[in-house]
Amino acid sequence: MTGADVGALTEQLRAAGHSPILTPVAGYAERARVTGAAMRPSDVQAGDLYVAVSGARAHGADFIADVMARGAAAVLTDAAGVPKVREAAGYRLPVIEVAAVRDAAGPAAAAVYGTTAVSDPALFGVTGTNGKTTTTYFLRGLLTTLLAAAKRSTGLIGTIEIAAGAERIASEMTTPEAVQLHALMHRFRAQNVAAAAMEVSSHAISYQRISGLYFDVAGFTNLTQDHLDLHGSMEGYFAAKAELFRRARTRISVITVDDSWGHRMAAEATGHVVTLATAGPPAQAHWEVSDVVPEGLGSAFTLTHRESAERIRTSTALPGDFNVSNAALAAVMVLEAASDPTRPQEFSRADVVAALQQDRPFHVPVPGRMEVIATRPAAIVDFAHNPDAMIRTLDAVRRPLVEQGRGRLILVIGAAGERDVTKRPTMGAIAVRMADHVIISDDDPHGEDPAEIRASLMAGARDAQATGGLSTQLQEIAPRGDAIAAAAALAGEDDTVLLAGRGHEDHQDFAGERVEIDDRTELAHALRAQGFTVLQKGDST
Ligand SMILES: CC(=O)N[C@H]1[C@@H](OP(=O)(O)OP(=O)(O)OC[C@H]2O[C@@H](n3ccc(=O)[nH]c3=O)[C@H](O)[C@@H]2O)O[C@H](CO)[C@@H](O)[C@@H]1O[C@H](C)C(=O)N[C@@H](C)C(=O)N[C@H](CCC(=O)O)C(=O)O
Ligand SMILES: Nc1ncnc2c1ncn2[C@@H]1O[C@H](COP(=O)(O)OP(=O)(O)OP(=O)(O)O)[C@@H](O)[C@H]1O
Repeated sequence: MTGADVGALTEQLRAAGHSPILTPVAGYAERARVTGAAMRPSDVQAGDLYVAVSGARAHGADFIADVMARGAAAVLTDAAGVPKVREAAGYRLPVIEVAAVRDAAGPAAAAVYGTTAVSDPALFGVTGTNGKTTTTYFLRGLLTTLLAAAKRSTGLIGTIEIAAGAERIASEMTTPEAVQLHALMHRFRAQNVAAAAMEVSSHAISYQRISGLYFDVAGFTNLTQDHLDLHGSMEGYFAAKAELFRRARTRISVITVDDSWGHRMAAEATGHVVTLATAGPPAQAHWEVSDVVPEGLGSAFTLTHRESAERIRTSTALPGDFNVSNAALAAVMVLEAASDPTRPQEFSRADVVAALQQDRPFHVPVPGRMEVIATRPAAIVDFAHNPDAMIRTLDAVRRPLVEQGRGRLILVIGAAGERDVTKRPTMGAIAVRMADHVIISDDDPHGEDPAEIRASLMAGARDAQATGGLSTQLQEIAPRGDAIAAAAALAGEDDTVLLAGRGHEDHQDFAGERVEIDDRTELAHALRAQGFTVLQKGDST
């Protein structure tokens, strides 16, 4: 049963330090009951608290007529929103006014949906520039194995999908708004979900989407250039991520310390902090990865606990050393959760060790992440869309070519519009430095001119070619389907084709116009047209 009286909700916000003003002040307003909460007008259902924020595009209170028609029971908004509500609704609708609506939205939704400080389900959050989606899929793989015996389910919240056990819910953001997150926690409980893995984007932290949520364990993957349009600088980006690793929000922080940002994150995190070294310069970490050897397309590796010298051997089916890092992070997060005596989980530490060693929990497919479409030529679809991910992905796919001493790397790459423009020339430069044949094409231009985005990538690529004296073949081909067909036509059996940047996505957005295209089906089709054999879904894992 969800819900709260508006008066009680107001008191809870007061107790949380928000100085709310409830109008009208007397009579039915306090007794009015809200049974849900929504921030997007189209999500409002009868009885909901409508949370009206002031944003870059609009004020949520501009949509009050629609919200009333949908049966909203009360509104949470700021001083700018109150007159808009009054104009449309007079005094018929109770309004709670606060100074910072986004800050208050989480606690308000928590009260409505019954979220408590000891999270139910147990919550595993992952942040970092790259690896969030993959790590949450690995976490779900492991948690699902561990909870099967107790007949409990797992939850997942992230870029590709939201899942409550077997139920799938479409995902529109990496991390949804607070009202939806608290509603999801409630839904998870109703669906017998005992533990959930969740991606936490830096946007979510900056926009207070995780307010009112408490994490059993939060994991940090890495920090490299992206999203500078929002954060302004790497310092600002770091500061946003660091908010997750505070005692008040997270019980256990597991920080990958493969670079200096990781070390700094570990030093600044408060509460119980556990470090993990997976690569890079030797680090004195609590957990370390060693003995990485190829296993199928992926890798087997050993996790060693420095203090106890406990060694756990496990593996991942996904190619690339960075997927060893992602798998190790998922493993340590669950091992540490199982070792916390103050917060019992439904599985023991011994269960986790056994699952890691015997049940191959990191052999789950992750849609569009190093997804192998064919083996001769090797054809891979990946989501790398920033400089560091490109370097690591290109490094991983070119290694077998170097070892064989033959074959070329053919890359198709673009960049999304209305996102960090500074990374584009860098991405173009990386492409020509690391691939043999580069085709620059479109990603999601959103509202930008796609030709200008391609020009920015081409400029970086040409500069790098000129300064590096590189012989890389460089082409600009749009639309993306033509670029993919050209890449397949160029490929010989010993070559590797990598489509980077779009992963699982099934359509492009050109100024609001939706163009259906899925790199995986497009590449399979283009390869077949050239007479090559492609894998059936699931063959690669
Ligand atoms: C920069 C950013 O994250 N902005 C988000 C933020 O916008 P905002 O505060 O400026 O609000 P706004 O868009 O003006 O809307 C204000 C209110 O009016 C309503 N509105 C607004 C416009 C409209 O036409 N109709 C309408 O009803 C909105 O529902 C909202 O209630 O709040 C809005 C409401 O939830 C989000 O839609 C919006 O996401 C934008 C569109 C977005 O693209 N965000 C991306 C970048 C994002 O968050 N990405 C990260 C992942 C990043 C990554 O790792 O790659 C994510 O977690 O998804
Ligand atoms: N640990 C890692 N370090 C660097 N690059 C990685 C790592 N893990 C994955 N990548 C690269 O980044 C891409 C995106 O991976 P993934 O979707 O797991 O990350 P993400 O953080 O969820 O990204 P986004 O928030 O943009 O969806 C992968 O396709 C791969 O190229």
